[in-house]
Amino acid sequence: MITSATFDKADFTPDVLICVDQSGIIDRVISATDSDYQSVKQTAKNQDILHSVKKGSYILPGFTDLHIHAPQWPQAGLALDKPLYEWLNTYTFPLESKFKDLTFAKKVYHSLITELLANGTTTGLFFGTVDTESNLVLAKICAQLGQRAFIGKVAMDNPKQTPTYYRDDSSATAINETENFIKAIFSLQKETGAELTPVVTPRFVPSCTAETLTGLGQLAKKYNLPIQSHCSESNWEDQYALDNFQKRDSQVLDQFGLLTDKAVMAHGTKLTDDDLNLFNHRQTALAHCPISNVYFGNGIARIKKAHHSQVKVGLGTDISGGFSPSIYRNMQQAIMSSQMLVDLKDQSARLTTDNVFYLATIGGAKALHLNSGQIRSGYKADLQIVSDKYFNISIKQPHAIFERLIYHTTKEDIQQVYVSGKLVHNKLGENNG
Ligand SMILES: O=c1[nH]c(=O)c2nc[nH]c2[nH]1
Repeated sequence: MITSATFDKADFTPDVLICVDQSGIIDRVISATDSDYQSVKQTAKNQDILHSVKKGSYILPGFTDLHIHAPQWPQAGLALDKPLYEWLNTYTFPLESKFKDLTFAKKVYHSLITELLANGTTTGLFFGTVDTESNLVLAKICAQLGQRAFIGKVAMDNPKQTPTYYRDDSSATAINETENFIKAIFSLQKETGAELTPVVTPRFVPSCTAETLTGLGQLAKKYNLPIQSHCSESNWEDQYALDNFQKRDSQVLDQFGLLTDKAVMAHGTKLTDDDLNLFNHRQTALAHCPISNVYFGNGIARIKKAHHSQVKVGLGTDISGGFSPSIYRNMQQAIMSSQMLVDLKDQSARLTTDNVFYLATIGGAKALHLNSGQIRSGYKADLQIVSDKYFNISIKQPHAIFERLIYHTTKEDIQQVYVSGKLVHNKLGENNG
């Protein structure tokens, strides 16, 4: 198995038993040198509860995707040659407005969640749409398919920055509908036992009025909930805050109580050292979306710098500013983009495979205050079993295997995925589950 130990180091352990209890928590990780390895293995075999992994396959923690716009899944990979403002208004808002049709919503969300699980994503932090009912459809599908989900009703009511056909019709509506959604998710949680959490979700500063930002900050405090939004994603967004509030984007969010230790802000390509210090003081996390940033970011987020400024950082696909639902694909891009910063003369910016694996597992879990992302006793049994497709021809030294998995794993190589010990994706058939 491979699990991240620190930002700089992944641990590789051959021949382990991962014992999962009835509630889906890892009870023990027993290595081959432990005295009861053989007896525990034999007992599990006798009880027919031993799941074995074939030679050339490895157990990794499931990934956390810290930034997904669920309703944008049907346009993943489309119109990415347009700038953000035009992409939002011409393509994205019209698509998101279609989710009032709940039959359409069901079809899209079923496809998306199946795809995320198949790609090894065990926890997702989702933006829904403005429409509460369609967000509940998303929550029910996550419950049904076993995806751990943090979901937000998107609040956007600024008539100057949002179209009439797709906005909350007033600040009161944005706030009341957010509260209704929070209560509905609490009920659904109780009813199904699913791991669902409502998230306070101002789309971004430009799309919300000051009244709405104030009300949402208060709601997050009242219910002690996570918050998600975008911060300093692009030149345009960064400048909007300066022009309209005479403050940095991060300071505007902070002024409304939206930078908390439970907040996750996407992108941050334009964050200054002072912004990063503010994130650190508030213990706000950053969702790094490296593929999306290539298209809309007007720059590369300084992830090494953020980490060394003690800002919590995880990875996001940003469907559909990013085209790929795979966190593997985003780990690869995070490394490649950081290398461009190195080439632009910041020698300390380079991210390694160990670094991005940390972001995808421990980083994401810390951002959401979850005891997940590691294969250790006391952590949720979020696991993916991955086969090394070049095992027969390649170097078998542990770190080489690890790097190969990070660079070459696609959905086809992910055999099984478990969320809290429950099998949620299985390519191996009934008898091997
Ligand atoms: O990449 C992005 N995708 C979005 O949907 C969005 N909305 C505001 N800002 C955004 N950025």
